[in-house]
Amino acid sequence: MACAQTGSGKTAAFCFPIISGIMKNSQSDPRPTRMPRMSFPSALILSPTRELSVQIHEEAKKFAYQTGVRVVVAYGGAPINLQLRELERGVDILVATPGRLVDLLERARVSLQMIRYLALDEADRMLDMGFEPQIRKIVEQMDMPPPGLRQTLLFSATFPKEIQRLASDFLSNYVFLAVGRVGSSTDLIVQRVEYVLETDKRSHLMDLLHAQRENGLHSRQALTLVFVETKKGADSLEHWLYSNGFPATAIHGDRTQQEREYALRSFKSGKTPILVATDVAARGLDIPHVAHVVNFDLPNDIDDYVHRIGRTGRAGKTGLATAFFNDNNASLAKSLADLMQEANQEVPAWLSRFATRSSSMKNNRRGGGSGGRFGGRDFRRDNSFGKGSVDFYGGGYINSGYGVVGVSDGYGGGYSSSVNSAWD
Ligand SMILES: Nc1ncnc2c1ncn2[C@@H]1O[C@H](COP(=O)(O)OP(=O)(O)OP(=O)(O)O)[C@@H](O)[C@H]1O
Repeated sequence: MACAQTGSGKTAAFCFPIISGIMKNSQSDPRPTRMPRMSFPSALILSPTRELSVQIHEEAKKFAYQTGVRVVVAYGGAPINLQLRELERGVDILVATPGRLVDLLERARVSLQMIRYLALDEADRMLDMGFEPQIRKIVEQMDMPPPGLRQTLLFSATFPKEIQRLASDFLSNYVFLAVGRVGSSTDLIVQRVEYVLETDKRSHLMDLLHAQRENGLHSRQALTLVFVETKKGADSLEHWLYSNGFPATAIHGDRTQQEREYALRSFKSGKTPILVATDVAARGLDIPHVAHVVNFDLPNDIDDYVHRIGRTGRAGKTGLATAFFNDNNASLAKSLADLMQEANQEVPAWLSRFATRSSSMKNNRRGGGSGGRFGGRDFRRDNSFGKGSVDFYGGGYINSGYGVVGVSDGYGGGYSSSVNSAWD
């Protein structure tokens, strides 16, 4: 189970060992030949959104270049026939969203009996999105080898305790590895919080965009991602921006997959340098040149905030995140102020006052809020879980130094300072 900050390169961290493992064992794992139309991948990578699956597929293909390891993607909202054809041509690593994979399993077009590696990317989000029944079906009720015979990897920038408990069903004797504090944001992102009344949000956004334009920060080299709470809100803000001279596009779950992919392409290319999005775009998406993330509507959960702002400040680059805060977000004040302080950001005095006022109320953060700071550790360290038996540590964990994992300052500064013990 591995936790590292957004944009730090988790995709490569789980892809390379999988590709390497498959290359080493390619001779020793002959595929059953009786069922020619059924595919037998050796590795399965599950991710919560279609766009993220597409991105992981593209990355994994690059990493597997000229290795002979074949990577195929399967996700909902796209024609299944094309995906079936790709699968029939052979697959070593299958990247999939849970719903489409269940479909393929039920059609008996994919068998999991040869799986040696199972990676769950953004595992907590998949469970949040209600994929737990599908994931349990895939992992526990089909023909996948049990933990011990397969290697299971869970990756995210946040790991609420509840998810750790559930995930432990899929893992045996596991290593919990954290780079930096679990759930923290990178200090490469400058975070700003502004008090903006609901009725003033649009004009405030307009001011920001005008200022950006005047500073030359409105181009294909400086994209702006604006998060809103609802799909309707996304449509409406997109139209409003467009009619006010700011080329924008939108992505949310009510758009067809074709529209979603078109919007993403148009944004990435800078044709529409503003993307209005719901949380469907909050996780994992690696879009170069996102210079500014605006939380037009703040999420209810601080983990979601961490992932959203993490669309900027990636791979050692810096970024800016602006949040519009008002009384409706009071329940987030404490965790937001704590998170900002943790990332060495300036916390406005008014936000600290909000935080003090709301700290006596129940914190909204999953994982017990004020209990473990940022839910920030391996839950097996928590004596309140089970008997707190020492056996929970039997599998070993990497608890300091990171000499073992060789975390290096690969981005020319910026990361080494955040490499701490997971238990601090
Ligand atoms: N060692 C490296 N050197 C330079 N760039 C890297 C390295 N590893 C990864 N990257 C780049 O960093 C970017 C972020 O990587 P990736 O998308 O895997 O982040 P992540 O940790 O999965 O983030 P998130 O939590 O948002 O999903 C990608 O563009 C990737 O190509």
